[in-house]
Amino acid sequence: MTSSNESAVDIAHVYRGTFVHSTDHTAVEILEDRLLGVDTEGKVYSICMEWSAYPCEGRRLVHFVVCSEFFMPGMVDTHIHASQYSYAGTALDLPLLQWLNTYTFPVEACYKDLEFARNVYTHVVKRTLRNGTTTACYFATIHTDASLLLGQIANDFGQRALVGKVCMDTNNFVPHYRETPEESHDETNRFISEMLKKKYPLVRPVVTPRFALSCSAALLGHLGEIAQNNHLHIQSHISETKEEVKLVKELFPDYDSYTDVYHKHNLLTDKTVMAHGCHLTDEELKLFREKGASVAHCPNSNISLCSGMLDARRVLNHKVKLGLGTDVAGGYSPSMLDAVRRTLDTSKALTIQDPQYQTLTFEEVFRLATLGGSQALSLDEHTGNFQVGKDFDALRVNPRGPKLLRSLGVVKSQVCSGSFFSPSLFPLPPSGDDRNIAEVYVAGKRVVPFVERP
Ligand SMILES: Nc1nc2[nH]cnc2c(=O)[nH]1
Repeated sequence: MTSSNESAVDIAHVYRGTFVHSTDHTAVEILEDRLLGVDTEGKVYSICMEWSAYPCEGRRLVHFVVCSEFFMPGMVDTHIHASQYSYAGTALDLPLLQWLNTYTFPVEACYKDLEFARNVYTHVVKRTLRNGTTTACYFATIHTDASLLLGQIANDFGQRALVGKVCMDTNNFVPHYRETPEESHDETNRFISEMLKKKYPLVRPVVTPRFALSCSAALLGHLGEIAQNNHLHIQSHISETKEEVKLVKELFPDYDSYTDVYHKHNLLTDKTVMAHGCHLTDEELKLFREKGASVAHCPNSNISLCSGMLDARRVLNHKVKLGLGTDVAGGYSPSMLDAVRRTLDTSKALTIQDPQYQTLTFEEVFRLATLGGSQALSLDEHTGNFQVGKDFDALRVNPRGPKLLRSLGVVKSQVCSGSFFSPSLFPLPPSGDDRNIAEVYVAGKRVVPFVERP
């Protein structure tokens, strides 16, 4: 039995059921038939096997829930463009840079219109929550007010989020969608101070240079300084395609590598998450490890745009923090279950190329989607698994959803038949979907099913 005795807050809920999560030592730990208490601050208070051993210690217990299904931690999307949700599915016929010029920049420019922004951002927050994304690291657009609105919507729906106002002062193809370095600097400061003033419990700003091809050295320098002065998270893209790597080399000839461009501008820290990284060299990964920066693996997008195949095993072998991202709309699915499947696909494709390749296991990918993601975003103090003291970010999974047994997928030498569900079955449905996610909790609060607001 484990419990936190530090605070004297009451126990809001005790859930009885099976809890499946990752720890630092085990990719998947299955805790069968346990009692998990959540205190009134939304934190896991205790996990134990028997009621008689439950450490109430004079605390009031408000609600007891018996669950025949199982709980897993909420999933962490380490890279998603909220502003690209409306055209997911377009990234199938063009390579990255042409796709950005054709679809992305013209549509992102529309977020000047706050009603347009409100509509899309409401849809994306609801859709990702319903699909089990309890934490999302969002790119918005260059528009400060619309980016603030995204923060407000995530807060209103109870999603944990990092929200970034995009910064870019270079755009030769769609020149009306860019800022001057001064505007970008001033608006980033305004965005951060307005976001921090709101005191949202679960939503924070993240400094967001789009990528080195869209930012002058002057702007990168400003942003590095802002992040450093405010101890903020940083997100960007890196080494997604070979063409991009080549252009960065031409634009920044005096730097050792693409990673060095960010590093020399103080943008590579232990709160940095860089999306893609398909073509990072070993030297660059060493620098990531040294600085504590992380990679967001976005396999759907990498394949859809034909950008490359990230060798996730190599990243893990370098002991670089790794999470998964949907990268909507480079990736066509906002579901983290899809990111799990695509991660397995990429790893298997690498194995087809080289039979000696050490394919990622399903259990490892489960960890990347949950605890790995929270570590990649440096939020693992608060979320990622059911460790006592962390926030209760959880999915109640109903494996008997509409797709029922077919959706169960990986079965660990157990049988599932009729109405009987063995909790020893490996639980995350590789071909399941949001219909298998019965409830979603963030920081102890049930956020799905949605409560309709007046
Ligand atoms: N996939 C993807 N890569 C980028 N690199 C710079 N901007 C983007 C973007 O919006 N999507």
